[in-house]
Amino acid sequence: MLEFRRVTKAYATPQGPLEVLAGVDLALSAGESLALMGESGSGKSTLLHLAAGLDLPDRGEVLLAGQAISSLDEPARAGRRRETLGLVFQQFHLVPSLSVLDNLRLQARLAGRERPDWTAELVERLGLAGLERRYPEQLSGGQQQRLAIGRALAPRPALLLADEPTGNLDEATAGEVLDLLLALVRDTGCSLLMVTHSPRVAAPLQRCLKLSRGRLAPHHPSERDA
Ligand SMILES: Nc1ncnc2c1ncn2[C@@H]1O[C@H](COP(=O)(O)OP(=O)(O)OP(=O)(O)O)[C@@H](O)[C@H]1O
Repeated sequence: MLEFRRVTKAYATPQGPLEVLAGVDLALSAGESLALMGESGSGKSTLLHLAAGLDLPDRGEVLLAGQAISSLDEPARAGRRRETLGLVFQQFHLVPSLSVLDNLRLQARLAGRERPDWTAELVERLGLAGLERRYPEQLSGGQQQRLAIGRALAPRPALLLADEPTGNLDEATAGEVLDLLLALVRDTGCSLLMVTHSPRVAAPLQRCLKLSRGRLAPHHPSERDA
């Protein structure tokens, strides 16, 4: 579903190039869930942006659903993103001028893959029934993130990329939102790559890798990570 082959990435800084990924290999299969941990600044968001084709590697290849997105131009990468990916970030990135229902439909419409029965099921499962005509600012933080998750999953993407999706929520709400996200991922059969600092968030996922000094290694999430 997602593959990194010897991916390197460095940023130019006033002190010279900062190497963030130093030949990263990664393979995520269809339906697999993977947590990506690592110290602040270790390059987790960089890796996620490369996976989404939002940024390009300096060397190596990123393959999404078997296709090397890193060798496509931006319009082609954007098309591939729409067809294959859902994205959820710590900030919800909802469209303030659109209603709850229109936010929920947005990605599916852009991808030409709106399914009214699935949209209706999402409204119920996200706990947004009765709130469809509200605007994002009229929702709680947990409701906004549930909406962002629903928007990402409405087109039934093959892969969900999530960057600290519960990082902005209090502990109880974070737990509920995470349970919902995992249940929807399981039921839709999509693959999941989730960046998190939290061992509790990483624990229910099938696999965990830690990024350190530009490389990935298998990791067992534990309270020592917190
Ligand atoms: N556009 C950029 N230009 C220069 N340096 C950058 C740029 N983006 C990120 N960096 C640096 O690259 C390193 C990795 O950043 P990244 O955001 O990927 O880390 P992270 O593991 O996601 O961090 P956090 O957990 O704090 O969000 C950091 O040292 C950061 O300062």
